Amino acid sequence: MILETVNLNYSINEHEILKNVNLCFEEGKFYGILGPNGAGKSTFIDIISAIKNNYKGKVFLNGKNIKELHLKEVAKMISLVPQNFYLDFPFSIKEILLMGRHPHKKFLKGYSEEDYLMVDKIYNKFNFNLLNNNSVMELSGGEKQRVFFAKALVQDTPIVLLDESTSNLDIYYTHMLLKDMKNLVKTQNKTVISIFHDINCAINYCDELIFMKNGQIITKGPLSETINEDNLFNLYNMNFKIFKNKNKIISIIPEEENLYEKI
Ligand SMILES: Nc1ncnc2c1ncn2[C@@H]1O[C@H](COP(=O)(O)OP(=O)(O)OP(=O)(O)O)[C@@H](O)[C@H]1O
Repeated sequence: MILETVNLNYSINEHEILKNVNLCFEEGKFYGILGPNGAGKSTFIDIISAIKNNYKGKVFLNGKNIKELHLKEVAKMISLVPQNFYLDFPFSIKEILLMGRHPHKKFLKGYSEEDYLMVDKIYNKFNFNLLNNNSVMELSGGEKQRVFFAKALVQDTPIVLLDESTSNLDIYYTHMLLKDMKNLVKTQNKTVISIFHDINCAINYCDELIFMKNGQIITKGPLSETINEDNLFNLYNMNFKIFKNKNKIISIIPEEENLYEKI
């Protein structure tokens, strides 16, 4: 088990945002977190990536309490593609990618040849030469998102966290990047934990799903155990139709009557 949370609780003032979250993540699996707005999904991702540390409970990374690890150690293990990017300096794409190598840099030493090679490899793979290279600040939302995806790949960590990281991407890049992630999970035994709002995207790529609502885990497991009408209703408070082909779930759509009722 590469990552584990034990009795994770997180509150802001009186508001309980995460309640007793106990989860285990294994190597070589792609996990999807689904849940309504405000369920606590991003808060959970922020805690396991050591961005937030004022929580109750424990997070273990390879068996070590994350609070006892140096941030650089955590960054060698976990990369995060965030939901939003705040840039107040006109970094070039290559400069952003090179930041991904920072956790691997030796103390008081510059970047190594290997670091620059890694940056070039990913830069070329993503065809970033076709974009405006003056400043990442000038790129479109989706182009920026691709740069931060690429930075996570340059960071080359065993765990990759995606916080709705395809929200700005067109359908081509969404599938290309998620396919890439799935490939890393299968060939390099990486662990990907991704928040999804698009349930059909989640069922395409995930080995296991986690349903989160009101800061609690409703269910966790492979698609065969998590995807059913009752669990989906419980999660989103609406009816869904699940389409299967030879027992494999191929598509999930909301039931229309229920949508009209909601309006
Ligand atoms: N700084 C804050 N102060 C007060 N409440 C906060 C703060 N940050 C987050 N929250 C609340 O915590 C809850 C969980 O937020 P979080 O961003 O984790 O949800 P989410 O499941 O990722 O939602 P979404 O799908 O909308 O991105 C929300 O009700 C949010 O309003």
